Amino acid sequence: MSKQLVAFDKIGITFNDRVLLNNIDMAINEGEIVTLIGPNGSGKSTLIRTLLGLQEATSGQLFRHKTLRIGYMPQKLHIDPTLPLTVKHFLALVRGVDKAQILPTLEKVGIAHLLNSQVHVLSGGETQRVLLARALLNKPNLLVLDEPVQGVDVNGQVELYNLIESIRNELGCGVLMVSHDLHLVMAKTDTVVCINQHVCCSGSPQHVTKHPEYQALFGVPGADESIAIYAHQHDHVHDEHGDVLSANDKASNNTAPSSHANCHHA
Ligand SMILES: Nc1ncnc2c1ncn2[C@@H]1O[C@H](COP(=O)(O)OP(=O)(O)OP(=O)(O)O)[C@@H](O)[C@H]1O
Repeated sequence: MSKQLVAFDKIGITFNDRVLLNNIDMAINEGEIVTLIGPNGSGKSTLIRTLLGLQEATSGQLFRHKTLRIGYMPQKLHIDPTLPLTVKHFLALVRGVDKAQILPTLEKVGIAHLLNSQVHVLSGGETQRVLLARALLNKPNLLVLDEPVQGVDVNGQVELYNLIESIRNELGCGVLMVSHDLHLVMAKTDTVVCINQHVCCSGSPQHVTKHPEYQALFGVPGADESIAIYAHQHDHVHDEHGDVLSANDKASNNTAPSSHANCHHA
């Protein structure tokens, strides 16, 4: 049985009386790809920051396996554009990096030819691959990828998702990916977790995308079926604390929350 790398146990985060995360239960196993989706402001980055140890939970527990080693790929590369910096030198800045691994790692992500290129001239897809290489140089058993296909065209997105899958297959690592509310997830994603402060729903994307009503509404997966469009329809609204409002609440504009058991999704 594969090792559980991370487990969120009823994790909650409240900031100045505002609930950012509420009762989050979620786990990631070695070899598993978990995709986190949710609308803007739903708490995806907050959840990632909690996992990275940058944000403290105010309730619940976060279990990290003692062998956990995270390779983190941020949303964007933040470097002063006036600073001359080659890909090689950028990757050499990784703490404790084995410099002999830089070229093989660039080969793994398909951009060995960019070793001596300036990071500022790279395309969106190339930049994402450099960031992925940087995450891999940390020798992770869990890759945490925050919107890895951001700024990449659709064909490039398919290639990147395929690359992430092949890296998972080769290394046997776990992968936690954040996707934006476009609901693009890989067909090979094992588990999709949709959050909106709380966990709205989770399960395999294949199950969701094969549903006839789903296909009637949102179409069949495109681009050689390596990716699937996962659409999540809320039939409810949330108050400012992230709690679900019942129909009566909405009608009367009463903001008292109803139970999350009433949280249904099409
Ligand atoms: N340290 C903080 N203090 C106060 N509010 C915060 C803090 N961090 C995040 N928030 C708020 O929490 C909410 C969730 O933010 P978060 O960045 O986690 O959402 P997200 O799902 O990643 O959004 P997006 O899809 O737009 O990137 C936002 O409304 C944000 O303003």
